[in-house]
Amino acid sequence: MLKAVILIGGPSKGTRFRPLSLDVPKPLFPVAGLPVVQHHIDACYRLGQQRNSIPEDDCKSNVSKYCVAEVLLLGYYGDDELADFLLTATQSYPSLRIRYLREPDALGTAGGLYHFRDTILAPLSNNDGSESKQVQAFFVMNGDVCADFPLNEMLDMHFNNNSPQSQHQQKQPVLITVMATETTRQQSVHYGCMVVDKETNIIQHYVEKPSTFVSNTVNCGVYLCSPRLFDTIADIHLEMSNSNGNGIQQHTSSNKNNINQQQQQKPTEERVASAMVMWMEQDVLRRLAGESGSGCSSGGDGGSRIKKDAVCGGVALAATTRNWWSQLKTAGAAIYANRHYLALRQQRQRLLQRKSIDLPLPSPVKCRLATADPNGGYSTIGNVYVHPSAQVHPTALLGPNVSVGEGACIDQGVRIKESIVLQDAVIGQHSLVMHSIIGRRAKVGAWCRVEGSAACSDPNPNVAYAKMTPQLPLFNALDGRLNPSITILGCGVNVESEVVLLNSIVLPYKTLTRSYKNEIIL
Ligand SMILES: Nc1nc2c(ncn2[C@@H]2O[C@H](COP(=O)(O)OP(=O)(O)O[C@H]3O[C@H](CO)[C@@H](O)[C@H](O)[C@@H]3O)[C@@H](O)[C@H]2O)c(=O)[nH]1
Repeated sequence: MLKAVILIGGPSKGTRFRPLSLDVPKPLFPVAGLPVVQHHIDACYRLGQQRNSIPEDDCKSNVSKYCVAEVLLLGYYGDDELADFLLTATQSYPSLRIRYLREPDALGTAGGLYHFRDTILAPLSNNDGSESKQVQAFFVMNGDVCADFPLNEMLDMHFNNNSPQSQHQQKQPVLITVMATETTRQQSVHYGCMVVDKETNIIQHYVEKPSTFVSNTVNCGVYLCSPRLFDTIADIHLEMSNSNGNGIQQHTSSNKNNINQQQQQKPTEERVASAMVMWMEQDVLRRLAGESGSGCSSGGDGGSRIKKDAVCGGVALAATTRNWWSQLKTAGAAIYANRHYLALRQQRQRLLQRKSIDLPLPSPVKCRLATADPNGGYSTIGNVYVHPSAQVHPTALLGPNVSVGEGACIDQGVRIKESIVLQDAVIGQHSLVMHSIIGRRAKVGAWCRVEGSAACSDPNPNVAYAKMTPQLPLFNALDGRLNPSITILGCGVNVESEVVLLNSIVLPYKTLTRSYKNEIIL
């Protein structure tokens, strides 16, 4: 049985995503018609369906070898902020158990995992009440990445690690398999960089966001972890506790198990007190890198707070993919992800049709792509998603790469391309919307032009396999204006008729009565 943990962070995260993250938590921002993290859940759901062709209802009870049975969202948002989403997701994927684990505070990308280790490793009960199998492995996925997740490939590498190792090296268990991709030298320094042995796929060296070039193989923020990884994290926790001088006794390998047991037996309140900020990248991966029997070298980035002198008991592998992958840090990146998720869905639908496979899909995944209606409905170009409750006038033309959210209203003669129109937004007659995101309940009057550019600081939607390119400053130093970017209308913005809005960001609830170019309207 597998589980998946999605790291969704909390309200202090997602600042570059403003103003879109002001009224909806970034992990729930809709891309190609689904909240960002639902694409992760969808990938986990499909894994079970594809690998084992298990009927949807049997997935949990069968506890098949590679079936994800539970998805845990891990973050520090208030419970209320996720309640509606959890309800909808649970209804959409009845075979998956989906829960939210709230960290007492921001514990970092590994601190929260360690804090909730018992829950993550807990077996699930079968429908008949009997305990199911143990957790064989669990995925950890950064909630702010978008991708054609290669979960099958990661499983194959993790469990069938048959790659040859050098004569001097003993085969060691795989503790973690990291999804990796190739970038340019320039891009690489914005990510976790890994030096990987091409024969064995073992990560030999790891540096998080290095100041100079290390490698163009980068960490995609998606991991497949063995339960034993928690032993390594326990070591790190202990070392950090010691170096913080909080009185926990010095760790030796002989007392490691005792300490783990003591930690497990502690009442919840005490464990909350011992919760500690730890990072998967700087603390865990960096320590594991080089654990291929050649000993742990000290590395050169100087950024880790942990010495790499302990035996980690296993190796870290890199599963390098050529699949599409990108981060969702800025609003511009949402336009890019929208394009790729729409294309991916189209590709999957075609494949299923060709193979005449009737895969049981959860309700929101069905019937998502709009097509031109020959009986006088609206026209589309390329991939377009329109929520069934949205109203689109028959004379409107949408696409390519457009998503229209629930209850949105698109009036006659409207043209929209490369854009996301959110829930209950209204686009008035004969207006043009291009490279833009129209916020929830925003209103664009008649004969308006709302246009952004496929900016150079965001992944260019026209470039395949584009990653985040180095950021341009928000403002041009010469004239103080906003550098070209997509146009964003915040929630409840009202644009009066005949206004032209170019490369601008409008904060929520503003009313625009005149035209703007390259400005942030506060
Ligand atoms: N639960 C929880 N989640 C967190 C916390 N801090 C961050 N996260 C979540 O963890 C993910 C990554 O966190 P960032 O701190 O934003 O890291 P990053 O700059 O995106 O870099 C990471 O991802 C890159 C790939 O996208 C990697 O290349 C890089 O090495 C690193 O893993 C995000 O989804 C974020 O919401 C925390 O305290 N608690």
